[in-house]
Amino acid sequence: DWGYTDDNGPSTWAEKYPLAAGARQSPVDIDTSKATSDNSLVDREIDWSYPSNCSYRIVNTGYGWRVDTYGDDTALSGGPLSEVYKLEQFHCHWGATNDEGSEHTVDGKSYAAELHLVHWNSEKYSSFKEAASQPDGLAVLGVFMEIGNADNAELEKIISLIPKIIHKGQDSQASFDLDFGSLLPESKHYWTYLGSLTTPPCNECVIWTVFKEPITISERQLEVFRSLKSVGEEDAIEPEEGKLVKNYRPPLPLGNRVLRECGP
Ligand SMILES: NS(=O)(=O)c1ccc(NC(=O)NCCO)cc1
Ligand SMILES: [Zn+2]
Repeated sequence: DWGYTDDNGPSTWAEKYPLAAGARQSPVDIDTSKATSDNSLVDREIDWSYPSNCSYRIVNTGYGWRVDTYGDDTALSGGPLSEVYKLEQFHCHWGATNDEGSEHTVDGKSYAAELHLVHWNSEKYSSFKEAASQPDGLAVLGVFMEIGNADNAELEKIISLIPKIIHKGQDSQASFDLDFGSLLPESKHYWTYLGSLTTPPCNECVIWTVFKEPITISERQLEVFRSLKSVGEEDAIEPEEGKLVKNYRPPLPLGNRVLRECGP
């Protein structure tokens, strides 16, 4: 199966997942000199509403942790979006060391990790699965994470559950009050472009919005991410083997896509 090691990593994905070789792939390097500011984005401020208390399921997908939300009363609209999108899940990508880990890069700079909030166009399509096969089906918010001294209190609610899902396939049900607002940066300055899922099958169905301002996470919290395993409990392997120390796809060419920028 695909993964992030030398023999099943991003450079091999196109063999089994042909979309991975497409012209609208993600992530990309955000070349700030190529970004064009767009007044139509200014007039339609990006707007989100997430419930303060909700029940969630956190799962070890084998590629990282993912929190499945039951996106009933969630909504993302405005900015590059023409319809209202619902939050389906959120997850993170990280690296083995702090000088890599984000998927998008900014003028070649990587951040230590990147949070993805995955939404689907519930106004036009009847399911996430259907939306994931449409060019305007998904809207993903990307938030860079850099190492800071303090723990990120909101992320800590998720990180405290990770010891329960160390092995692939394990999940944990929890209802906690997550303040999504604090998982997003203060500044709404963002870049937006048309791209894809950054993991197989790499469908070209995502309207990407990547915030310029990073949020912070502590080294300890990032180490907890790296303690996840990509193999199931039944795979008898050495304790140090199978650790998910990195799960990011390096950038793909922007090609002739437009990169728009909005914000102060
Ligand atoms: N990294 S990413 O581009 O945000 C992404 C989001 C959703 C998926 N796939 C997904 O949610 N599939 C539905 C069941 O897992 C893959 C990659
Ligand atoms: Zn992602």
